[in-house]
Amino acid sequence: MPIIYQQISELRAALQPYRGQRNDKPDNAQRIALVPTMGNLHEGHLELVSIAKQYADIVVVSIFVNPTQFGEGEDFDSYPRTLDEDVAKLATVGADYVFAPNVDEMYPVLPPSTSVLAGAITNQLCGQSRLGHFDGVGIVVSKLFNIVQPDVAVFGQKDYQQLAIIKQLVRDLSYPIEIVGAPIVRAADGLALSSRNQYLSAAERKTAPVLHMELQRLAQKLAQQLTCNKQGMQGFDVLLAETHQRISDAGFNIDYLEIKTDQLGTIDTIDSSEANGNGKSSHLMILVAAWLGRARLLDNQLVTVH
Ligand SMILES: Nc1ncnc2c1ncn2[C@@H]1O[C@H](COP(=O)(O)OP(=O)(O)OP(=O)(O)O)[C@@H](O)[C@H]1O
Ligand SMILES: CC(C)(CO)[C@@H](O)C(=O)[O-]
Ligand code: BAL
Repeated sequence: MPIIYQQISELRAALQPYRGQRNDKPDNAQRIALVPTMGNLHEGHLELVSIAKQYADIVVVSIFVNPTQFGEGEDFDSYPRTLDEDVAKLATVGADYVFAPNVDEMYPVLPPSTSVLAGAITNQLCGQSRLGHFDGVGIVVSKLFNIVQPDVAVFGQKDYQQLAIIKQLVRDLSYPIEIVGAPIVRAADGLALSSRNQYLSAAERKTAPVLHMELQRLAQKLAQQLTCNKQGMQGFDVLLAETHQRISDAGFNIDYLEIKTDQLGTIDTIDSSEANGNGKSSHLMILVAAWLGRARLLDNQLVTVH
């Protein structure tokens, strides 16, 4: 079973022996991976741990429902907290340590007076519909990086914008941490696994895979257009509007549905030869957030040009 720590000082003391004389890179220094989560773990999270184990000797999983990334009226209070079950699941994939602090331990003063702004990339997509969300993610992830001081940290591509922001944060603040993005783990019917899927009623759960199906359909159409039509991105708006309608007709309330570059730039800043990767691979990403009942679902799909 993984060892659980709730205190920062205890976790730091437990990890210290693995670090060795890091600067001299002796043979006995062991690599540490961090997998940050908010708990209520599912197969998607466990896959992050399995990937982390490929990159490091010691895997620390943090479980913390971070108040600073929730907006007013969001589900901070009702977010599922299932620590015992989470720890049992983590034992099956060989996680070594669980860091499960309470709010006071992480935030002696709340709200914290320091903010780690992530720039223009935060003001779009989820950042536009959840104001302040990425400020909260930025501060908590910075704190976790400082507490654990991992060599590598693994984040899921389901939260694609979050992954892009963390990569930027690490670059901008010179954290000596390798950031690994893990592919989306899906249910058999294509729905991206997410703790919030449990907010779906039985009928909504049947509808939910439509999101992934529609993104795949749109990606195929965009790829066809890029392959056949030298006009490149002309007509993308029509395809996007059609997909928007189809998703809405299925019962979703769309927060955003956008086509971006894979770096989350606007697509009018790249030309069509870049968009189809000069015949190699596409640089386009479709991103969606949509409400189905009480659940806000995220998904994304890379546009692959064959
Ligand atoms: N289906 C998935 N595939 C890959 N990574 C995932 C998946 N679901 C979550 N993750 C990743 O797990 C990490 C922790 O996410 P979190 O604990 O918020 O889980 P979640 O299921 O996304 O929850 P929520 O429903 O609140 O969004 C993040 O890096 C996230 O991208
Ligand atoms: C990275 C994270 C654990 C920070 O609270 C959270 O945003 C999440 O679960 O994706
Ligand atoms: N995985 C996303 C965390 C959040 O929705 O706050």
